[in-house]
Amino acid sequence: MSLRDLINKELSKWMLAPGPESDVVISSRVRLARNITGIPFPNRATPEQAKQVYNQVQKALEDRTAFNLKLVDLSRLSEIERTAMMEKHLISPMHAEGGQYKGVAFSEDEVISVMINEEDHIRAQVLYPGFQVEEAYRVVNQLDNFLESKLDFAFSEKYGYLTACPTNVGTGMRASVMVHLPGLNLANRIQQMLQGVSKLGLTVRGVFGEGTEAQGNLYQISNQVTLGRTEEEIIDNLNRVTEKIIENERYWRQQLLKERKDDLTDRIMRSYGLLMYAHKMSSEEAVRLLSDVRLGIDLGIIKNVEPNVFSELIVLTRPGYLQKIENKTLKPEERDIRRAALIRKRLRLTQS
Ligand SMILES: Nc1ncnc2c1ncn2[C@@H]1O[C@H](COP(=O)(O)OP(=O)(O)OP(=O)(O)O)[C@@H](O)[C@H]1O
Repeated sequence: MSLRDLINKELSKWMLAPGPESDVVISSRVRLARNITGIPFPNRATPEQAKQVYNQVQKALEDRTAFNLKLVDLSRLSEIERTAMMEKHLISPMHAEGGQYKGVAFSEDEVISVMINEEDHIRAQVLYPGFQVEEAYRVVNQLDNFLESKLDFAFSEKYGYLTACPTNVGTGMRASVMVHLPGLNLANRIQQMLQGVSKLGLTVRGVFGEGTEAQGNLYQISNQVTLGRTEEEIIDNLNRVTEKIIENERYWRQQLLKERKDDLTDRIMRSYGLLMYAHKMSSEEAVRLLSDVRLGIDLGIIKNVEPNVFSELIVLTRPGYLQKIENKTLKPEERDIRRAALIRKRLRLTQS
């Protein structure tokens, strides 16, 4: 299979499409946490109760008039397949651990995914490329209405939707943007910005969500509070803060270009050179260098590479994905060699 075909087959279709403001915002996500009345939350449910949840959601999804979602039972997938699903953000790291009566249903373009028996009975998410939080919310809201017409969700007049973790009670909604902030980092402004963001009721997380580190200057920014605010207020706040972040990031990129153009160009071209010629590469190094190349593309310093290589390669070169492509378990050193080879090939593909 050619590399182009492999990319088209393996990556979510939404990832391959360009999105608004994508020089800073890589993707937008809105997810809802829902539980079925009368059945304990997953951490307290017996296997029989977990099965009931699975079966009820499976039955609801059989009606394909509104949403055509394909359900996969995670216990039928290998560890490599589950990890690869996590690496493209279709399921969370916790769900990727697998287990009985855990599933995920997703749309063909993988914009929509519904996790069954994760932290809550249902975690429904919509992912879009670029800055499109409102669009993601509109779709997840339609999905919620559809699910609610089939299932009886635990809801309190006083608190709103009831969830396994109190931090999600109320709307059960987390809206987030994944932002690429190399300019703020290079200008040593990142800490200041992150502190400002937390004061505005938002949380900053790493690329793979809760408890994960920021890599490659990528940060996930989401709402902290779900109680006492409407969905629209939460989205509005996230949108306003994200607009400010975009403005700041662009400002610092231009400042760097004005004040430290030679140093910046040297750094970007060295990273590009390593990616083009290295024989072995860890995923941590790859993400760091790819972030530099993406900045180089956005600033017009690198001209013949498509911006999309960044988001494509950070997924394809993760340990799970590399092993999925090769269809076998690889030792860390073997992975480093395959990773470097895949990156070289992808970057040359874009030049021709
Ligand atoms: N804007 C985004 N773009 C791409 N992926 C995202 C985005 N926001 C979150 N994700 C992915 O979704 C997964 C879950 O993220 P996270 O743990 O932050 O949220 P959650 O599980 O919905 O929330 P909670 O902590 O309340 O359980 C992670 O793999 C994360 O990378």
